[in-house]
Amino acid sequence: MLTNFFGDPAASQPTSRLVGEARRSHGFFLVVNHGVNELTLGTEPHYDPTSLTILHQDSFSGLQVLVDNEWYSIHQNFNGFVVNTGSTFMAVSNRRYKIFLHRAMVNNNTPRKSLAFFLCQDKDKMVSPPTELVDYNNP
Ligand SMILES: O=C(O)CCC(=O)C(=O)O
Ligand SMILES: [Fe+2]
Repeated sequence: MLTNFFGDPAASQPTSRLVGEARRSHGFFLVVNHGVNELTLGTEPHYDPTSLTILHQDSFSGLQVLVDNEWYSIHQNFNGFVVNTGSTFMAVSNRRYKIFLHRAMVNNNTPRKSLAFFLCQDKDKMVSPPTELVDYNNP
């Protein structure tokens, strides 16, 4: 399916339609950048509010993560996915899993497509860590 999606535009139409339906019902989104100014950000620096984000990037890796005040590029692998923890996951794990500020960079030479799936809790549900993860040192 991903090969269709990232290949010839005509061949990718049925796949694009399925991705559109999935986006509407499950919260997928797709970012496509063509011919934009090199200073344009694909997405501004942010933390994900999700539990988990599962991301696929095509040939151009624009995803960067901020560690110790420096931006690091995440190597892209067409056959792989980036799994990112979000703030809900940090809350449920009582901060055992951290979240990182990240952004997606684009430039005007290389088209970039990314496909993200956001795993989120129901909006009206409260999340809290299990009691096993709460103690004196981790209140
Ligand atoms: O790759 C993108 O365009 C957005 C990536 C992102 O923000 C994420 O994976 O959480
Ligand atoms: Fe994100």
